[in-house]
Amino acid sequence: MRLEPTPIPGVHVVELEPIADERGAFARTFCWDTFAQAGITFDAVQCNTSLNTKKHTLRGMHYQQAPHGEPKLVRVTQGRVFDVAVDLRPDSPTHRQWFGLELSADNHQSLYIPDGCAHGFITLEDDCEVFYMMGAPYVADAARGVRYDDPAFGIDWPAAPAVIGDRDAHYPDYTP
Ligand SMILES: Cc1cn([C@H]2C[C@H](O)[C@@H](COP(=O)(O)OP(=O)(O)O[C@H]3O[C@H](C)C(=O)[C@H](O)[C@H]3O)O2)c(=O)[nH]c1=O
Repeated sequence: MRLEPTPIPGVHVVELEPIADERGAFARTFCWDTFAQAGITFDAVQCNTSLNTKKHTLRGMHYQQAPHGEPKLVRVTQGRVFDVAVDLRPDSPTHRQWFGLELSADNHQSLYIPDGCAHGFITLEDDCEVFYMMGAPYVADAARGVRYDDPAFGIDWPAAPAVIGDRDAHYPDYTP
C-alpha cells in the first residue's frame, strides 16, 4: 500500500498494491510503519462499519471535540460512496477547504482523515458498506458535526441527499 497526499495537510488517499496470482490477489490495507514513514502515527483502537440501504444516503460531517479527536481510515467494502474530508483546523492553510473522492469496493481506495478534520459521505448506489479504522475511542459526549451544505465549505456533492439523519441535516452554521 502507499499513501498519496492531498491538498489538505494530513489527508491522504491510500492506494493498495495488490499481489496477483492465479487465485486472485492479496493486498495490505493498513501498515503502521508505512503510515509512520509518512509522518503519521495511527494507532487504530476501534473498527466500525456503517450499513447504508439506499442510494444518496448522507452521513456526516462528523468529528469528535478535543481532546477526543479521532483520526480515521475509511474504506468501502460494498458499493460506492463520495467521501469527503473538511479541514476544521483554524491554523491550517487549508482551513475550511474540503477534499472528496469516490471510494468503492472496486477501486479499493481508502481515505485517511486526521484529527481536526470532519468526515462524511454520500452513497452512490443502494446497499453500501463503509468500514472505519478509528485512531481514538468513541466518546458520545464529544461527538460534533458541521453541516454538509454549509456555505463555509462549499462541498460539491454529486447529488442531494435522499436519506439524511435529522442531526446531520440541522447542524448550525460553522463558526471556528
Ligand atoms: C460513531 C459511533 C456511533 N455509535 C452509536 C451511536 C448511535 O447510537 C449509533 C449511530 O451513530 P451515528 O448516527 O453517529 O453513526 P454515523 O452517522 O454513521 O456516524 C459515523 O459516520 C461519520 C460519517 C463518521 O465519519 C464517523 O466515524 C461516525 O460519526 O451508533 C457507537 O456506538 N460507536 C461509534 O463509534
